[in-house]
Amino acid sequence: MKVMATGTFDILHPGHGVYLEESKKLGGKNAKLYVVVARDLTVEKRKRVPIIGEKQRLEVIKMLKPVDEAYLGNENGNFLEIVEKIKPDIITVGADQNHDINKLQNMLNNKNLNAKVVRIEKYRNCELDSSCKIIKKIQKTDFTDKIMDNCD
Ligand SMILES: Cc1cc2nc3c(=O)[nH]c(=O)nc-3n(C[C@H](O)[C@H](O)[C@H](O)COP(=O)(O)O)c2cc1C
Ligand SMILES: Nc1ncnc2c1ncn2[C@@H]1O[C@H](COP(=O)(O)OP(=O)(O)OP(=O)(O)O)[C@@H](O)[C@H]1O
Repeated sequence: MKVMATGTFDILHPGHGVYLEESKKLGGKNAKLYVVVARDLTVEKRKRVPIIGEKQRLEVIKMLKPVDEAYLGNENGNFLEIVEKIKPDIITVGADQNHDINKLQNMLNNKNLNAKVVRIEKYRNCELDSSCKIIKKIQKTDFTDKIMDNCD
């Protein structure tokens, strides 16, 4: 079964791994996991400026164990084009992802796309369980008396 997962994946943390692993599990024994990485423009419109650019975010996602294939999405706001290309059986939406799953399911049905939209409920709680928390921690850190000699 083909499972499609989506997200920004800006600064990676264990929550991203949990989401990708849980997504793949839904596809059963012969599951293939396809990941759509959000474009810089989309991220800027929907939440904030990404720290890591889209090409580098894609490169890292492709290296992760559960991931079989990964693509950058479209920049034009048409989220269904990439679904038409991948033709997934399942599309997963993460625990804290801001997508209305009923609305998304209706849009897919109206286009005769057969993917089933499933919310991944599992959320990994830890000190730095979102990219925003990592960014905020860096912003707050006083590096003045820290040895930074080996950081170029
Ligand atoms: C079915 C589906 C298709 C998507 N297709 C694209 C796309 O083509 N291009 C893109 O930039 N983002 C796409 N996204 C959105 C992003 O992957 C991401 O969800 C959005 O930028 C919000 O960021 P976040 O999920 O990391 O919070 C898609 C999301 C879904 C659920
Ligand atoms: N701690 C977490 N546990 C489980 N899933 C998570 C966790 N954090 C993010 N995800 C999921 O991973 C996918 C990609 O998330 P995203 O790149 O938006 O990460 P984020 O850390 O939430 O980013 P930001 O802090 O910038 O909003 C989404 O489906 C999201 O729901």
